[in-house]
Amino acid sequence: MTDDRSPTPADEQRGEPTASGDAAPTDAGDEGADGDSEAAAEFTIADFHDASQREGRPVLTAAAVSRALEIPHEAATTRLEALAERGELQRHAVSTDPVVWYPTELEDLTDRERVVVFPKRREIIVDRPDQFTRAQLSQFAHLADGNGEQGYRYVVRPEDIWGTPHDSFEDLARTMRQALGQRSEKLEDWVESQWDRAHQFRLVTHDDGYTVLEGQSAEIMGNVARQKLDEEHVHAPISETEDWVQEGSEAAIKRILYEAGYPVQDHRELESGEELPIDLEVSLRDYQRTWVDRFAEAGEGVFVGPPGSGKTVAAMGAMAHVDGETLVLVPSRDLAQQWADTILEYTSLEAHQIGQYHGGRKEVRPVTIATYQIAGMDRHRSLFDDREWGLVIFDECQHVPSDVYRRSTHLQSKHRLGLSASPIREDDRQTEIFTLVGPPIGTDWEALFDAGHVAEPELEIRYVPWGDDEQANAYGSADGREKYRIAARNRGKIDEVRYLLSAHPDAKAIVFVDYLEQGRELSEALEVPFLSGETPHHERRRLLDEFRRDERDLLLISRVGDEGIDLPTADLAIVASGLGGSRRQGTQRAGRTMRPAGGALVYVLATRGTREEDFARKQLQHLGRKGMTVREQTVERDED
Ligand SMILES: Nc1ncnc2c1ncn2[C@@H]1O[C@H](COP(=O)(O)OP(=O)(O)OP(=O)(O)O)[C@@H](O)[C@H]1O
Repeated sequence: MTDDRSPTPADEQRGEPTASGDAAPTDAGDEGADGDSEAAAEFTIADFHDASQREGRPVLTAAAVSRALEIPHEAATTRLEALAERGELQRHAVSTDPVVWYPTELEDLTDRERVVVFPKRREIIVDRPDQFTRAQLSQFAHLADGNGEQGYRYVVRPEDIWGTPHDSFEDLARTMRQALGQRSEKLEDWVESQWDRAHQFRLVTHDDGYTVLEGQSAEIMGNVARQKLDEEHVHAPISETEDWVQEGSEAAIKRILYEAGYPVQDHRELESGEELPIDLEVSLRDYQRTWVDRFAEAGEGVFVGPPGSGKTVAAMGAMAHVDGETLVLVPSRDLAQQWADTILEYTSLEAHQIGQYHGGRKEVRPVTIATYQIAGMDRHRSLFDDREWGLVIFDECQHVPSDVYRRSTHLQSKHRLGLSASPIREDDRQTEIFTLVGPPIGTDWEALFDAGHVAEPELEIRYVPWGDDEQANAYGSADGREKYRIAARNRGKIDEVRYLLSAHPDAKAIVFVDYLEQGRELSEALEVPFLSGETPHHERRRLLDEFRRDERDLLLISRVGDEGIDLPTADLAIVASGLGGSRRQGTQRAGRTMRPAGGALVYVLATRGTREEDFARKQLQHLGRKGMTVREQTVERDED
């Protein structure tokens, strides 16, 4: 990575970039065929690299450069010659063939990634980042857009800095320089200010056992903590920089200071609960090991990764680290059973040590799996205190209901682990998750796809015409929510589902619907059972088991199927409705197909010319930002 470049016009439009690595394309425009010498002088090795990147080869002819950079052939030749004169290019002439050109610096032949930093907007655009760069970037920035022609767009938010795994700002700065290939002073200054904010306060355990809130200085203590907190949270001050914390108000303190922009470092000695030796009987993947190490260091955190990436298995690693009695909270009964099975399969624990606590069973054992629903009920609150839990796991923690949140704030003295496939919420749950459970511990999704642990699905939005005029007219005269309902239940989608299923005759498919009526219509048309909230438990289980055992290749499922049910290795998902849903729902649904089997396809159906189109785009944009490819296709009425 060598050359200094001046900003291109595109850069100027975007802001004030600083560039590292090789140059971005210059405006190799279409001036006259004779290509003046000034233009030739401005032509740099970076332009040659661009051409070779576009052509997909390192060795180019003048014709190829002319094609790739859209300049006349003669101009290409002049420029190549000028570069060769400057010693940056070598030429090789083979008697009858055209001259070929290649860079003098052979290292430059390797695939280059370009990193452009926009410090003011705290954005980083990376062209073709490799896994290492992505892993480095994900430690202090998040991928905001992985789809555009502009390359990968990363944004650095305060929360990204607050949650970095580094021990010191110097370590973080080193990671940044490695990722960016240079030092961006402006960005580093801002990051340092955020780093400082996140290290102003910490909770520690006093020798006498109680919790103390420590501020970095008397000023910050006086100006922030003592302004925001009152006697409900802290007793009298111990010193200018220390307050004695009221037992049980740790979560509230963390939340208040987080909202004030000062996340609290939690350095208390956590309880490990009643001892329970747990050995892992599976070897963790590298990234799972990193998750567990980071959890072990902090005693808290949220594993964030796409469905199927191995969060549950990694959680067994966290259990083995704590070696204490564990309470697992899950969103549904099906998931409780799945957890029990996974624990048996992957750890040394035996069936009699594992209990389930929900509508069906009430067992409190050394490892107890309870549903959020029960955990939120007053009459079951003893669940939290019945045993000396050393670790509390919140599965699908973006769903911790508010009553469970309130009830479990006093669990702050235990180790806490959250699991989540989609931490982003339309509302502000991030703060709650961060303060109740802990900071996110994650891996760049694309790195997981690349490593082959999770298969990347292909996503396609299909714009489907109305099945009949009656519905189209009804849509025209309806308003508000009714419009969504009518568009969602467009009967044209039945034909489209049929068409897609017939186009993938060997695929195991799941069709999602949001409206029971539509589910029933599809069920009748496709002659498959419809799995909804009304389906009895044993029947649900039977259908899912048959699907799992390959005795059934099609499932039609309502919103109930989005979460809490493990639908393994579907290779085709069709979302027939449900676009009013959140990004989280989009992630979940696409996620159902992201099992290690590979080759998954997701189709989202939206009625043409209706608001569903926008919803589909918005919902899937989120997945696009995660680095997946989203295609769009307009369906003609006579397509099938
Ligand atoms: N270290 C490992 N070794 C072998 N198999 C693993 C490992 N980690 C995960 N798996 C397998 O990968 C699959 C997905 O793992 P897991 O259920 O932990 O993912 P998850 O992220 O919790 O998924 P979901 O979000 O859908 O609950 C499982 O079949 C599991 O057995």
